[in-house]
Amino acid sequence: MTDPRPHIPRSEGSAQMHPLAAELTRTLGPKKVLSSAGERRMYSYDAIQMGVVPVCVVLPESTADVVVAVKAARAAGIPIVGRGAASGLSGGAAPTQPSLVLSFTRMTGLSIDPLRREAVAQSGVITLAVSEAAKPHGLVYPPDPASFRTSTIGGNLAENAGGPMCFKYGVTGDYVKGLEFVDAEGEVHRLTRDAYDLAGLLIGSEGTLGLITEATLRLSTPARFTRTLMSSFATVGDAAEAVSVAIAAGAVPAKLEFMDRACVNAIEDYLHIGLPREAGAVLLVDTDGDDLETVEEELELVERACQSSGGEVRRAAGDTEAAALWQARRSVSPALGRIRPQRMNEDIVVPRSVLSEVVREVEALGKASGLQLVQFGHIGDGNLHPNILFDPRTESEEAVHALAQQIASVAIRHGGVLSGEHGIGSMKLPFMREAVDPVTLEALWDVKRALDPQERLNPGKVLPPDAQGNTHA
Ligand SMILES: O=C(O)CC[C@@H](O)C(=O)O
Ligand SMILES: [Zn+2]
Repeated sequence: MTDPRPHIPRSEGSAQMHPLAAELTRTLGPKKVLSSAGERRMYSYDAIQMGVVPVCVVLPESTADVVVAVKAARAAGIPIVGRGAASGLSGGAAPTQPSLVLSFTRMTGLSIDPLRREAVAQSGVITLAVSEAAKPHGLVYPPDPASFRTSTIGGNLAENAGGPMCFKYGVTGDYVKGLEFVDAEGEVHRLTRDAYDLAGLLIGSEGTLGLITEATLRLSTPARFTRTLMSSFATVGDAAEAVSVAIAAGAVPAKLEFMDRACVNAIEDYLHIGLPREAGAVLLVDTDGDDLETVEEELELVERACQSSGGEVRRAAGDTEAAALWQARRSVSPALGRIRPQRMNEDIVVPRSVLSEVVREVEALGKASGLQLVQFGHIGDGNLHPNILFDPRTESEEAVHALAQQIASVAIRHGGVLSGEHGIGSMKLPFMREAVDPVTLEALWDVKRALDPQERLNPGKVLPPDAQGNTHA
């Protein structure tokens, strides 16, 4: 089998200053433009994928700076790639062509309006900073991607990031009341969620339809009480079964996370906090609410569901233990990074009715491949992150991509989709033709053409080229 990944040429980029960099240095000033080869190389990858070194990097400090940069790139015929903290996991921020990269990390304006219960955040605001700013007003911003200490609101909107809270509280897009974006022509738009909900279209569009510069985010009141449990199971299927039983019985946990044995052991090797190494899989659950009795009743409901699937349940003794368990869950990515030099991760979403079949099938595929496979994810939402860990010096990348393809096919066959929160980027492009029917794909290309006819915004992402390898620009 040939390697199905899109070919991204490895290029160090020219050492000379590109004319676009020279022009933007003149118009925006040298402090906002990075043009040396070393600096540019730092902006050629995201957390998982190497891309092409950009011709120039701009660090805009305002929407007006974005407009200047977009208009200059447009006139020069150079593609534009937006970037937040680059903690993404699908190659979304890694350019596929020599591009202008706009890194939003200096656009950190943030204000809270307690009366409207909303935050207005520029794209470069760190996700956790929104909740921290909301806290003194008794408010909270629930979306909690694992990387929330480093990821940015702009990146979260571009990927429609979720996190452990997604089952009960929803994902980023559920909290967006409006947004500002700069289109491919350099025009500024301010959108609300009515009319054709163009804001909804921009959310999760991975920088391919416009560059989001600011968002108005809905805040909510934090629950007064939270209870946490961990349950260990003999097999991944048993753990998934317990999830279905709990939800069918009416439980709506605030967090409902799944980790298989390899995942638990990776965290344990990293943090040494006493996770059950022998378990085939583990569920980590929070129930929350404003009435303690109801919160505890819901925890009991989940506990019974776990026990009915053979789970051994341990309740967190208090806030400190609960915080340690959740810190452990947040540490999955760095823990996996210590095992093998590379990983290929997936972000499939499957209907809850097939969870146990899917985790069993994925596990069997991993075993048959001889590669190291780890499963974890936001199982309450049906969103799973199978990760293939490998060493390209000793293991075949073709085998890795064959396994990734098989896992994607399992999700599709069970009525699922390729991405819950990481986006398609360039990494999942090879699976798009199987996941999306040709008529729908053509409709998606129509949308892309309408907003970006020259295909200048983050080219080579989300939509696969046609069978002849042509894009639709
Ligand atoms: O590293 C991954 O595959 C997933 C990262 C993140 O989405 C998580 O849920 O921890
Ligand atoms: Zn996740």
